[in-house]
Amino acid sequence: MLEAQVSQRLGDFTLDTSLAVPAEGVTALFGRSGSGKSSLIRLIAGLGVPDSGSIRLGDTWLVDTQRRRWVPPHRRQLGVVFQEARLFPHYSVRGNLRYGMPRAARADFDGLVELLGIGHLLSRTPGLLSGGEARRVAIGRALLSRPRMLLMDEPLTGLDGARKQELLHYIRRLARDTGVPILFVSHDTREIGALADRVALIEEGRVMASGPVDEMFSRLDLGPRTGRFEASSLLEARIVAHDEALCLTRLALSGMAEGETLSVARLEGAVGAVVRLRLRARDVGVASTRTPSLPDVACLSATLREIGDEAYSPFVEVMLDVGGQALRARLTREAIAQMGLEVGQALQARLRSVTISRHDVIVM
Ligand SMILES: Nc1ncnc2c1ncn2[C@@H]1O[C@H](COP(=O)(O)OP(=O)(O)OP(=O)(O)O)[C@@H](O)[C@H]1O
Repeated sequence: MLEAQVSQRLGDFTLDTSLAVPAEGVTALFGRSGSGKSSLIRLIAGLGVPDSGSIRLGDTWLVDTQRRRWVPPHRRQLGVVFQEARLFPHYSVRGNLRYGMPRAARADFDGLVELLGIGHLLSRTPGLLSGGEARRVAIGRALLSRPRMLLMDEPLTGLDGARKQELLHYIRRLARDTGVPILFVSHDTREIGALADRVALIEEGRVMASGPVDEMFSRLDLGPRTGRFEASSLLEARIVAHDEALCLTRLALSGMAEGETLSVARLEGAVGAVVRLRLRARDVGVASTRTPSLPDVACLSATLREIGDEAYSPFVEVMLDVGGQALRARLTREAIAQMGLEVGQALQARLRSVTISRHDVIVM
C-alpha cells in the first residue's frame, strides 16, 4: 500500500490531497488537464518536494516533512515511466534494459523481454524504435530495477490507435503476470476502462473520490464533475462461442435470457473467458415492454435504479441494474416522461452490436 498525504503550492495552483494505492493491481489517477495528476506523481516519484506532508510505501517512509525525511528518487524502489521513453540513445536496447539492473534481476530478464515482446529489438538503438516499442523498453527497464510499484504518467499518449491497443495489452499482461502494482495517470476513460482495477479521481488538486473501477463508472454524481466519466459503464461478460464464418464472438451477460447472446467482432479469447465490456450510455436503449431480440440487438432484463438530475439539458442519465451489474443509459427527458419511468420499474435494456467496437472489449 502506498499512502500519500501531501500539499504543495505551484504558482497559483495548490495540490492538497491524500491518495491511497493498494499493493496489487492497477490503479488509475484520473482527472482533467491541469487537475494535478502529474504534480502528484512527481511527488511520489521524488521529482519534487511537498511543502508539507508524508508519503509511505508499505512501512517505508519516503517523505515526512515534519521529521525532515526525504528519500531521493533512486532509493525509492519505484519504477517510473513517462510519456517520452527517456532511453539512453547511444546504448542498445539490451544496454538500456541492463542499465542499473541489480544482480538479483538477471533471472527476470528473459521472461520480461518475452512478456513485453521486445526480444527482436535487443540489439537496436532507441533511435530505430517506434514510439510503442520505445515505451515497452522503458517499462522493461523500470521493471528490471525490481520496483515495489510502477508509476506511469500517461503511458499511452501520442501513440496511434493500433499501438495504443498493443501497449494496453502488454500493460495488462504485466499487471497480471508480474504482480507489481501499477499506478498510472490518464485522462482517458477508455484507457481506464481497459486497464484499471481502481480509480482515484482528482479535481483541482484534490482526490475527491476513489474506488473500484466499475463502481466509479456507475456513480452518476461524478459525471458532471469529470466531464468524460459520465459516458459509459463497465460490464463483465463471458465468451460463449465464436462464429468464424461471420467473424463474430457471442457473449453472455447477466440479465440475459437463457440462450441469448450479444454478438461482437471476433475476439482473441477462449470460450469461457471473462471479458470487460465498455458500453457508452448513449448506445444503450431502454424499452418498457419486452420484445423479442433481433440478431444484432441483445436484450437484457433490467431494473431502473436511479434517474439522474441534469437541469437545463434535454438528456438525462439513468442507472439500470442488469443481473447485479450497473448499466448506464442516456435518455431524453421527453422519453422518461412519456414512458413514465420510475425508480424500481422493470425494463428491458437493448444493446446494438454495431455500437460496440473491438476496442471496447477487453479479454481479462
Ligand atoms: N512548477 C510549476 N509552477 C507553476 N505552476 C505549475 C508548476 N507545475 C504545475 N503547475 C500548475 O499546476 C497545475 C497542475 O498541473 P499538472 O501538470 O499536475 O496537471 P495534470 O493534471 O497532470 O495536467 P495534464 O493532464 O494536462 O498533464 C497546472 O495548472 C499547472 O500549470
